[in-house]
Amino acid sequence: MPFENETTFVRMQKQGREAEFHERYERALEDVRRYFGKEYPNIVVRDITEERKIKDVSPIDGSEIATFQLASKESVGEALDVLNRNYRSWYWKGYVHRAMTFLRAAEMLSERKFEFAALLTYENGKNRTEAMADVDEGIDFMRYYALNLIENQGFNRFTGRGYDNEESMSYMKPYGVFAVIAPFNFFAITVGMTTGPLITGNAVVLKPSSDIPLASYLFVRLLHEAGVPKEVLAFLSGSGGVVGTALVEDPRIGGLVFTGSKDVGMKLFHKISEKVPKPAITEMGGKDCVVVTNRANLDKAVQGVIRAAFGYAGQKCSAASLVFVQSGVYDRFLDMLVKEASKIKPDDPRKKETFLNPVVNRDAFEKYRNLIPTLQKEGRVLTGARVEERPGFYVHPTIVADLSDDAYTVRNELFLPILGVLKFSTLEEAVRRINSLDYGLTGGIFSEDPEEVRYYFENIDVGVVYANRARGASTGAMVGSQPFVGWKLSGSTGKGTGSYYYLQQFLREQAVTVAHPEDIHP
Ligand SMILES: NC(=O)c1ccc[n+]([C@@H]2O[C@H](COP(=O)([O-])OP(=O)(O)OC[C@H]3O[C@@H](n4cnc5c(N)ncnc54)[C@H](O)[C@@H]3O)[C@@H](O)[C@H]2O)c1
Ligand SMILES: N[C@@H](CCC=O)C(=O)O
Repeated sequence: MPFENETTFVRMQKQGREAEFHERYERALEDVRRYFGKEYPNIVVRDITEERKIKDVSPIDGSEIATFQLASKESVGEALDVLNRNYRSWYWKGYVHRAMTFLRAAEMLSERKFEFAALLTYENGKNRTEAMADVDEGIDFMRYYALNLIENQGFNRFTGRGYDNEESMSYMKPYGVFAVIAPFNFFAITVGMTTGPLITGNAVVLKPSSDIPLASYLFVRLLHEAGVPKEVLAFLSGSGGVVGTALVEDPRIGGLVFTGSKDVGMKLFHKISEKVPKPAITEMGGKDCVVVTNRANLDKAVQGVIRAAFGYAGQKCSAASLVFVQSGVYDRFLDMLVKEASKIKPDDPRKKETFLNPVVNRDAFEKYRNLIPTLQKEGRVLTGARVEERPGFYVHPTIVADLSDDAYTVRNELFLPILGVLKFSTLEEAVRRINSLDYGLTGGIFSEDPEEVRYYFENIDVGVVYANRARGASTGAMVGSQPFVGWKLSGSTGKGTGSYYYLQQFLREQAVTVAHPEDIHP
């Protein structure tokens, strides 16, 4: 079975079924309301109700969607006990069984994709095409990893005969229990990070983002229905500080897979190996730069930058955060860019025509508002830098030009719809300045000169790079084709998600040798 990306919207559009896409999504917007106004438990085999609660709030209008539990240290302890007792029997079911379980789960998610997409719109504010692309990516992760595991026979290999009477195997075995700590911005990341350790025979405690607990909870229930035993998959919603810290400090934890900001990621990375070395896959932030040279097709560049900077309100780790523009086209490109950006208004993501959604929560909204004086001080604000005074968290796309390399706006990940513009003279200089940033996640170049593109690819210290990509200058990696990997402060492993190498990180090698009587191999 060859791997194929789900790409729901594009497929339905090509098949002339765009109207059906919109109808089904709009029906789902109504249908998922049946989940609202309820309280959901934590799950450690049984359902657990905790003393303290958290609220799931919609960025669309600030309304409460549901109530979740704030997990206690006792629940963390209970989860680690149960999961440690059970992960071996899950591993010994074999890689084919585990892969088939996840292929089944992928089918189940595919059947319910409109429901999950609509839920994401309510929970993290994605518009319909972004929300569906996110669910599609989750389905892709499960299928890609299942096929990767089968194709590589669980990564087990016969390693030969060191001596004539010996036979050896290299087995790839699980570490035990992985803590999965997930971000708000991609449901697919929760899916991928949960699938990686489980499909390789580990157990998982999932600590979801408090901004998308409902989609995460329903996903865990879906996995249980698909055949992942409850004894190897626990769900603990709660505060990152409490649950995350309790998990990584516990000697019973086997490893960590985290996606989120670099401050939290680096802290957990150090913490988990304080006493014993343990695998820590930490995917972290980005400060993603796009280069526009004098040889660029400016129409393509404007489209690619706008989509990458303001798609999902700049809340993708791959979002174009800075654009470096060569002096010969600087003024013209800026005029074109600002003209396009000024047409974009933030609005309710449930509406068909909405491109720019609200930011995810009040903290993000306040962060944007508090940044406005800094933007005005550090550069020339060409558009935006204003918020909407209405329920929900609506802010305008912002472009700030003429920034210097040491500006706060340039050196820090903002994770908001704010794009900084810098001028450069030579491509060598632009690449050097980009390489001086702490992060190295994604990036792009617009140039019709193959030599310039070659120079950029050969010299840029960034994990995921694109040339002339109007559909997203630095965003929109497809599982399988574009492994998603951060260099430098953007990631701790140098291996990508949706990549051939991803699963091996959840496994440790065991060399197993049987010695036969000497005369069996004369
Ligand atoms: N490199 C990638 O592939 C990638 C992908 C998506 C997002 N990101 C990054 O994620 C960030 C945005 O996501 P976010 O706002 O959810 O990130 P975040 O760091 O605030 O939170 C991530 C997770 O960590 C938990 N957490 C928070 N504080 C904690 C603590 N002290 N101890 C343990 N856990 C804690 C949170 O509850 C959440 O589940 C951005 O920096 C973005 O660039 C990176
Ligand atoms: N994989 C996504 C980004 C994920 C992080 O937020 C992209 O390629 O745009």
